[in-house]
Amino acid sequence: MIEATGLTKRYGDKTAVDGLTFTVRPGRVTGFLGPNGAGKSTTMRLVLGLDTPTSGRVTVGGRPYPALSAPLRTVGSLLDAKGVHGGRSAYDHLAGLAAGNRIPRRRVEEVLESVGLPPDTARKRVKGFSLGMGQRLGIAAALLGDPEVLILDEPVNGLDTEGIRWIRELMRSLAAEGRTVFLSSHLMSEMELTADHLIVIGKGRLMADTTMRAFIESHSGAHTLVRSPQPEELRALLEAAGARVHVTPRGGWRVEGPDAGTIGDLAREHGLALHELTPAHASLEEVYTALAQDEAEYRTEAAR
Ligand SMILES: Nc1ncnc2c1ncn2[C@@H]1O[C@H](COP(=O)(O)OP(=O)(O)OP(=O)(O)O)[C@@H](O)[C@H]1O
Repeated sequence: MIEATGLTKRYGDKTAVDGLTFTVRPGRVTGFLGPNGAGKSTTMRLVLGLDTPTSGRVTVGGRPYPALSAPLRTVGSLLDAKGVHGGRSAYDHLAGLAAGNRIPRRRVEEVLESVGLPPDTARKRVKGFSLGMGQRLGIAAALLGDPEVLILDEPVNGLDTEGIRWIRELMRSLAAEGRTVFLSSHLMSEMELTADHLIVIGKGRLMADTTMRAFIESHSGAHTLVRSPQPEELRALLEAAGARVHVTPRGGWRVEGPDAGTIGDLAREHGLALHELTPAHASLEEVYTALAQDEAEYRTEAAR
């Protein structure tokens, strides 16, 4: 569990994190969203004791990070996958971390295997690693102490489809084991597939702290995807019934207002065929973009 209370960080007159209060709970993946410069990395650094709050506090497993007796056994993190000395092998890097944290050497082999780094690769210098291999090594380091809490800043950055899928499945299985998983990403489609819960910040302040489902449903009206071989007749009918009808990029209509049942009945009453009738919600990306726009407009209004 991660608990932040009134967490604030100022750099000179710049407030990077502004009175954040939130709890990241175990057993689920919590996504951390916000535009560039919103304060996500600063928040994660504060959780990990890499920076000290100007005011407020944050605890991991009930204690501030500096008070943890065995930090790597409590919280594993991936902030910057390039933070490994390139001249060392992956194995030596992990063995050094294990020795410094009283973690048995056999755990190094276990985590290397669990992240899919084979022994011959693990003995090579990190300098020659691809981005994906470097990311796997960073995650191996995060898992080394078998921690209850994992914090990952942009773990899928630059990875290919296979690497992205691997991270998604790993995060979900770690949460299913009852761990606390907190991760940031700018890839909304990926976040939508990975996270159960969302914490959204803007300009250092909390904008939303809710389940993925509630976030999407509460900020977007439901709609229905509709296709018909008589599209213009159907459109006229729907608009006459008060629906808002938009063309989708895939062709067909996106209909807001009447639900799928009402649309189906209307089409049948007028003898129109339907080739698709799919109840749908907006994507996380659409909801998030709309929320960010509302926030920007609100701030512009407030500044007038
Ligand atoms: N050490 C620092 N000194 C001065 N300002 C800083 C420092 N670290 C962060 N900031 C500022 O604090 C704000 C928040 O930065 P932060 O990196 O936490 O945002 P972020 O949400 O992680 O952004 P991104 O998505 O681009 O990684 C930014 O305006 C940044 O310029």
